Amino acid sequence: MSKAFESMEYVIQQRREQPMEKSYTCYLFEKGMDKILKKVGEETAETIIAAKNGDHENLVGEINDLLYHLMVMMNEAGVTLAEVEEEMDKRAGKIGNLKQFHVSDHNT
Ligand SMILES: N=c1c2ncn([C@@H]3O[C@H](COP(=O)(O)OP(=O)(O)OP(=O)(O)O)[C@@H](O)[C@H]3O)c2ncn1[C@@H]1O[C@H](COP(=O)(O)O)[C@@H](O)[C@H]1O
Repeated sequence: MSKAFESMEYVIQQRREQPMEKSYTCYLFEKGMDKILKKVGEETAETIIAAKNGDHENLVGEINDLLYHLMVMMNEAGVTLAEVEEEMDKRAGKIGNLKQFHVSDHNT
């Protein structure tokens, strides 16, 4: 995983272990999983809209917001980047993953 993801994982874990005043991550942990998931949903919708609107700079910002909230959710759920990377490595070993393609699926 890239260093940026690893440092974010580290900072998020630090916030869990050593709560800090004015930390947005601590605020999310205090509110709990429902609030975290609500933010993941909101940031997902904002990312979709930014992609649809073709605003590249805004899209990069929204993707950052989404990845951050996703990583807070992973921490709350006990999922590590190492586990995600292991799964990615397994998939990277496969080729030709496209399942049977039907003409009727073309627009779905
Ligand atoms: N990457 C982020 C990051 N991306 C987005 N955000 C925050 O996510 C929030 C999302 O914005 P919104 O306007 O949707 O939310 P809001 O209305 O302010 O909040 P809600 O009341 O809806 O929860 C903003 O407050 C952003 O500041 C982030 N907050 C923190 N980080 C990282 O986490 C680290 C630790 O941050 P703290 O925990 O605040 O010290 C930082 O150094 C960053 O690396």
